[in-house]
Amino acid sequence: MSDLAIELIGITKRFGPKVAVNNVSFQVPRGAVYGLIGPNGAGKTTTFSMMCGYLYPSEGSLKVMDVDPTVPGALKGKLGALPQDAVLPASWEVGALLMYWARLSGLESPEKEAREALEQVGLMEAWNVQTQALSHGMAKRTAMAQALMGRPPLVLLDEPTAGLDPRIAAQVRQVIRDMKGKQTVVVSSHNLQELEELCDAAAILDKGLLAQAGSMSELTSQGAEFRVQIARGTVIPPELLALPDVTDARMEGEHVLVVRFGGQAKPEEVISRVVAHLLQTGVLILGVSQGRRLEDRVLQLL
Ligand SMILES: Nc1ncnc2c1ncn2[C@@H]1O[C@H](COP(=O)(O)OP(=O)(O)OP(=O)(O)O)[C@@H](O)[C@H]1O
Repeated sequence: MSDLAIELIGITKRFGPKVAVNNVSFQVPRGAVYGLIGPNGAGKTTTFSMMCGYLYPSEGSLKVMDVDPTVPGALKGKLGALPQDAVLPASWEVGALLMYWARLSGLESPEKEAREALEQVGLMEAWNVQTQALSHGMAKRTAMAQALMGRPPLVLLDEPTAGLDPRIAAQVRQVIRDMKGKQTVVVSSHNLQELEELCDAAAILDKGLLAQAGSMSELTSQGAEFRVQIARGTVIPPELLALPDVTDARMEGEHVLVVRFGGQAKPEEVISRVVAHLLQTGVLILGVSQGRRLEDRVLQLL
């Protein structure tokens, strides 16, 4: 069994003349929560659909849980998927619909699986509710329950928190956090703060091309830069450049000092040195944060 849950090598997907995904390669380790990031039309849903076997790549090689997803039935029992804008069939009660899906997936105890998954997404009260009577958020959670039933080793969630109120979105994030290490989860979202908090690693797509893929600490430069929020006093960046391991120091606006440092240096040592220097020169500090926000990196790339 490979250490990778998903491996894309040079994947391209064309719709006629439109190239939706263009020569994309990245790997998702088993047990990781992996983010798929990109603006509207970047190719996230197309990539998801190929991982699920709903769409076939035009070129390249794709392995999902050690199998070729284009082989019918190859992913049965291995994958749960929440498609974007999943539409539930009308006139079904939620419980009956989930049990039906559980039976289709070959799960041994359909009712138990359906109840457990509905409980996981906090929607037990909807067991007897007809699908057309569900609010948008309830329908989304029903579709997510379908993806979670049977605790498949790989779960693909296309915008699982879009349109959910903050309390329910937090609950869905907790469900994802709980799967970490036990199941592999790939999640797409436009909420970059959410992905930064949840994901071990991510791929950033733009206009079908891979802009960057890597661990969250690589994407946010955790080991290469930090920011100091200045309350009062004058920072003289060239003085900081004289400190060991500091490779760059500059002000970002009036109150934020950005310091970059060499690859081998220990972040805590460089941070302590810079802070000590600032305090000695009469600068007062409000806070220090390691790395940059994922949002800043994405905006820089796109
Ligand atoms: N079936 C299709 N036929 C033609 N073009 C398509 C098809 N599906 C997707 N596309 C195009 O491929 C590109 C990528 O679309 P995709 O839905 O994968 O983007 P996305 O990153 O999921 O966007 P969003 O964040 O808006 O959901 C877009 O330009 C889209 O118009």
